[in-house]
Amino acid sequence: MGSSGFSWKLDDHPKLPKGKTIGLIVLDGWGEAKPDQYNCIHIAETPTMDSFKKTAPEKWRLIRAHGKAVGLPTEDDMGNSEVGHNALGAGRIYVQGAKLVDLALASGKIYDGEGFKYVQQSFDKGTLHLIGLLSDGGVHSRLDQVQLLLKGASEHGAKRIRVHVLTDGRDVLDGSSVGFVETLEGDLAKLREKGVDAHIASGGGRMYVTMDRYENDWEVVKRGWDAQVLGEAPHKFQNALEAVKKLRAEPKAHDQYLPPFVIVDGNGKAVGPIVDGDAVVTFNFRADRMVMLAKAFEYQDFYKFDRVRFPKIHYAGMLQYDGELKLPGRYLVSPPEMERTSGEYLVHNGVRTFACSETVKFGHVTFFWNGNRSGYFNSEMEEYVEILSDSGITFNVQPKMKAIEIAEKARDAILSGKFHQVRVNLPNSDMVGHTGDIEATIVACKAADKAVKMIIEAIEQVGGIYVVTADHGNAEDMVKRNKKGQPLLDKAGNIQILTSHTLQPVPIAIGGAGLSPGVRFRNDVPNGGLANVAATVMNLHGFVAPNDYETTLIEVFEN
Ligand SMILES: O=C(O)[C@H](O)COP(=O)(O)O
Ligand SMILES: [Mn+2]
Ligand SMILES: [Mn+2]
Repeated sequence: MGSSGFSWKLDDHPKLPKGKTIGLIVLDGWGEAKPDQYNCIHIAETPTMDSFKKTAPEKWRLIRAHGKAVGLPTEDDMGNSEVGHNALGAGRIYVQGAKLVDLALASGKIYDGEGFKYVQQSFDKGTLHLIGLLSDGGVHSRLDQVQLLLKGASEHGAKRIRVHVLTDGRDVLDGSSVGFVETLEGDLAKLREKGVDAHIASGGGRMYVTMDRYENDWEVVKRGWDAQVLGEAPHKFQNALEAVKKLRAEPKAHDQYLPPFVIVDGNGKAVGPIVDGDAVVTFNFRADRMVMLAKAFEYQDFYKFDRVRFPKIHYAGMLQYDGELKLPGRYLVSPPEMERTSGEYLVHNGVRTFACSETVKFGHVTFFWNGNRSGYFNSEMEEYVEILSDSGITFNVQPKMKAIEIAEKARDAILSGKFHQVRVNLPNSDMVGHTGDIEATIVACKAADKAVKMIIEAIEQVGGIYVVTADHGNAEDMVKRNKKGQPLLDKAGNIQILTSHTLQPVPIAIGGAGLSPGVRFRNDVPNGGLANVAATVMNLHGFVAPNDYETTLIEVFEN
């Protein structure tokens, strides 16, 4: 112990050895649900994942991956990658962005903070622009928070407000964008009655406009920039509701992929481009799909696309999206401060780590895993490898994605003998599940299972240990259900496809030639969740987890 009483040194586990190679596999969007025709994991051939439960049931269990178990406001909140990987890596349950924003809005403290005061400086002469995902999905943003912010901002001096909406259909049902825009229009009309000049200024589908992540495709951000900042888009409408309805009427249109549009006045002039002296707030609380836009707004030197104009604005994020890069510099609510994550402890205790995924999930097993922190803790002890994702496609077109490439990298890292922990995220069941394409999602689940097999075979070859789990559900249920669990039909009698995550628990399996005999899941942690995994993995590396970590899921049974 140092003089402060704190030490990075972890105690030795009394029974478990050090030095084993652990393959830590996170299947993205792989939950456990009743077997039926909408459960793609059940329908797909997944012999490896099936074998865990069948052959070693004492080393397989379910853990909670939604709601309060991952720091979300209520038990009705589905899990997501950010909170899931945070919990997996940090080993504790942090109150997450969604809840922190709720609290700041409810207490009114949001308006006393430096971030709001900064944007408020523009209210006298400039326009307040709000940009973000318009839905009640609760993964990246929430409509009720936007409504409160609109009201609060106008009460705190905003006289001219423009909202730039991104339609969802990914965390919520496809087609729901129309209702959300209607609700927002109603709120803006009420503000106008009070003398606030408030309108929707632009829009587009989240996956095609603005909300790219991990720099997979800057064109997505550019399309948003052109509409939001420059007031230019291929589609022009005088009214946002009409825009969304018309664009949705196109063949194969989906909320998440709607093309960009701007709202124009009677003379065809955009009603709300962003200009010098304006204020901008990006109202998503989640980081991954807002940090690229934050860079475009903040970086003086910026070469990812031609911004044409770089307006001098007062910009704040709902939260700070990257604590290391300090992006954005101003924010309305402070993000959860995650510290002493398992990754940081393990490098201090000599555990060499390799982490890998493809671009669309790369930050999940690095940035989110490490408590929303970019980069290495110790570059001599860690290696993070990103495999480039395909860009410009929806992943139902390529449901196998880069699963095999990820597994090959993991296999090579395991066989190299250089690492004690080889951690991957396999994105297929989630990324393809979000497209709502059932056939493709079945192919995706099969591909992920094959990748698991490859990694496990390498682990067996080196006498290591595997831990296979998931961050939340998705592909195990592809239909919206009523309270009784029956599929819901739309007006035309078709089933309502569920593109979002679920409230389902996820499996965790442990095994491998290196697993000490007698290791099994305890039965006194019935409510175990993702946050219990870190202590479990630390044990398997031969250490006892810090006292304030959620308890381990395993015990060593001796006859
Ligand atoms: O950003 C997304 O793709 C979805 O809103 C949530 O999916 P994820 O939490 O699995 O990334
Ligand atoms: Mn995920
Ligand atoms: Mn997802």
